[in-house]
Amino acid sequence: MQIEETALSGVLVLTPARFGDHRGFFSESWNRRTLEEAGVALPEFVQDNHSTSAKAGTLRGLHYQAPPHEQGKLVRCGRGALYDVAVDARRGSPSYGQWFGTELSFDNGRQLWVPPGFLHGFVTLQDDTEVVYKCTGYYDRQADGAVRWNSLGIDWGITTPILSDKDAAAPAFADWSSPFEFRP
Ligand SMILES: Cc1cn([C@H]2C[C@H](O)[C@@H](COP(=O)(O)OP(=O)(O)O[C@H]3O[C@@H](C)C(=O)[C@@H](O)[C@H]3O)O2)c(=O)[nH]c1=O
Repeated sequence: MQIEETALSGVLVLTPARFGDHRGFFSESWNRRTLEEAGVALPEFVQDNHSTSAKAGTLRGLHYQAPPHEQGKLVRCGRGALYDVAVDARRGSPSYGQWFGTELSFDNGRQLWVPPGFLHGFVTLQDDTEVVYKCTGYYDRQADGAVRWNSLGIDWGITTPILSDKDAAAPAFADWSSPFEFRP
């Protein structure tokens, strides 16, 4: 397991080991003990999500659930490739409004840990991309929210993505009042 810190404190890139042979590869995509032995203790996960996007250039985000339904997410790619983004939305944080993005693909096996208090979104880089992620909180329709994808200067590599109606109508970051507080 390779663990990389990022410019945003708490956001991690994890790359589990892969054991390849003539059949393909085997990998433990999630192992609490391995992470704890490496000094990373993540909250308990209670829900796994799986989405597929037919077309490259499909953008989902930037999403959050307001407290007390906030979610941390451990995101990976099951097929294809995506550019995955976390935004620090904790009011009072030294990195409030800053973002980190990285490519997650079936080939690179990378995972992104997006802690609670961060917005999350991704754009698919290939057709038929599958995204699989573990969440630390249950889905709550009332707590579900979105911030406009193009209101933070994120370099998505695309200017006219395929969006849901909800994401197209989301407020800009500057017009949005974050429900998250920074607790050092
Ligand atoms: C997120 C979610 C949605 N749904 C339902 C609601 C709706 O009818 C349908 C599609 O929901 P959405 O349009 O919100 O799906 P999507 O745009 O894929 O939303 C997801 O985007 C990524 C970036 C995230 O970080 C996730 O937490 C989630 O917000 O699925 C659930 O039943 N459970 C869930 O956990």
